[in-house]
Formats: sequence, C-alpha cells, structure tokens
Amino acid sequence: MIEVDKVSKGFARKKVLRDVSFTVEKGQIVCLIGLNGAGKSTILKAIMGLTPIRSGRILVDGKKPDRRLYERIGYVPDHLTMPSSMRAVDALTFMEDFYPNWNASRAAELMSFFGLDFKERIGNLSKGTAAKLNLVLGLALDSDYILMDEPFSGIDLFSRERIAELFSGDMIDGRGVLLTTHEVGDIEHLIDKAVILNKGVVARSFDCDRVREEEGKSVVDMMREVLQA
Ligand SMILES: Nc1ncnc2c1ncn2[C@@H]1O[C@H](COP(=O)(O)OP(=O)(O)OP(=O)(O)O)[C@@H](O)[C@H]1O
Repeated sequence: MIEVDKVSKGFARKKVLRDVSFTVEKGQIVCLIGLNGAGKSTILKAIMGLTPIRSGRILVDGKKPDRRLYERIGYVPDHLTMPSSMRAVDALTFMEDFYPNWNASRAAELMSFFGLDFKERIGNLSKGTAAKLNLVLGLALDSDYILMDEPFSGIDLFSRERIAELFSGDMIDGRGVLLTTHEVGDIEHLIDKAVILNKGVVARSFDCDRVREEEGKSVVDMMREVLQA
C-alpha cells in the first residue's frame, strides 16, 4: 500500500499541499481529481521523491521509500522525457539497460497495441503518439504500483477508450494505480476510489461504487458538488 499521510508542501511561501492523506492499495485504481493547480502532479512527484515535502510522511508497503522500493513503482510523468533525437526503439533499449524490472515482451505487446513505430524519431512524434510511447515506458515495468500523471492528455477519443480497456485487463491486474486526469468521464467506471483535491487540501475522498449505488452520483457529479460549491 502507498500511504500519503498528512503531507504538506510549499514552494517558497506558497502552500501547495496541506495535510494531504490518502492510500492506494494493490489492485486498486485511485484517481486524483482537481482543477488546474490543485497540487495533483506535486503529490505524484512527492511520492516518487522528486520533490521534497515539508511535513508528513509517505510510506510504500509500510516503509519509507528508498532506491529499491522506487523500482517497484512505475511513474509516467505528464510528458515524454526522452531526448527528441532518439528513436522509439532507443528509448525502449535505454529503459531495458537502466531498469532491472523492464519487461521487454510487455513493451513489444504495448507497442503493437498502440500501433507505434519502433523506428520513429521521438522529436517527430505527434503529441498523442508521444503520450502513448510515454505510457509504454511506464506500463512495461514490472512494478507493484503505477503513478500516471494525465495519461490521456492529447490522446484521441478512440485511443482513450482502448487505454481504458488496458486498465481493466491484465496490464494493471493486481497493481495499485494512482492517476491524475481531467478526462475523468472516460474512466469513471474503472476507478475504485476518487480523491478530490481543492487548493492543496483533500476536499473529499470516496469509494466510487458506494457513492454510485447509495447516492446515485457519478464521480463527475461529486466533482461538481465539491468544486463548484
Ligand atoms: N517548481 C515549482 N515552483 C513553484 N511553484 C510550483 C512548482 N511546481 C508547482 N508549483 C505550483 O504548485 C501548485 C500545484 O501545481 P501542480 O502542478 O501540482 O498542480 P496540478 O493539480 O497538477 O495542476 P494541472 O491540473 O494544471 O496539471 C501550482 O500553484 C503551481 O504553480
């Protein structure tokens, strides 16, 4: 389980996260929702140790993450970070060389799933195609958890639907997923838990099935209720 426990963070005097707490269990898909600037990406970076926190703690399977624990978390940032001169195949080779838990056969499967060309230069990829390659790089790691920052950004409607299929299939099975998205409607039927963040504070955290069954509300309804109040 990933535990984010009373995490606060600021940049200079600006408070960005205040006492943020939630958990992500293995086998669970958790969606962090919030308006622009709410602090979603900052939380993912804090979990990955890419930005320091001011107070609180982040535990992965009960331990403070170190290099070995980070290898058990796949992180898909909101943009592809590989150099534009590389070809897609070079990016895959780099990942294979760098990460002991790289799963080459899963990478090949995902490349074909997305219809990606191994020889294409990264600098020549369209925004949506680069986003797909970015997802391949994150999902092809054999990890217990996956963090995805806006994985649907720039991706067309039909491809988004296909990615949603991935979420309900073997690719995710048993892993804990934490993602941020502004396209929550596309995956709302797949999300187990939603955490609504408003100006750095957890405004509401809920079990999506329970809210749907007991209150007859969708995740988008809950977002409107909380963020437009
Ligand atoms: N390196 C930084 N230095 C200063 N302020 C920052 C930095 N990174 C983020 N912030 C600020 O922290 C706040 C939260 O940013 P963050 O990127 O986490 O929001 P977000 O919820 O992911 O937004 P979006 O939906 O627009 O991607 C914003 O006010 C942003 O300006």
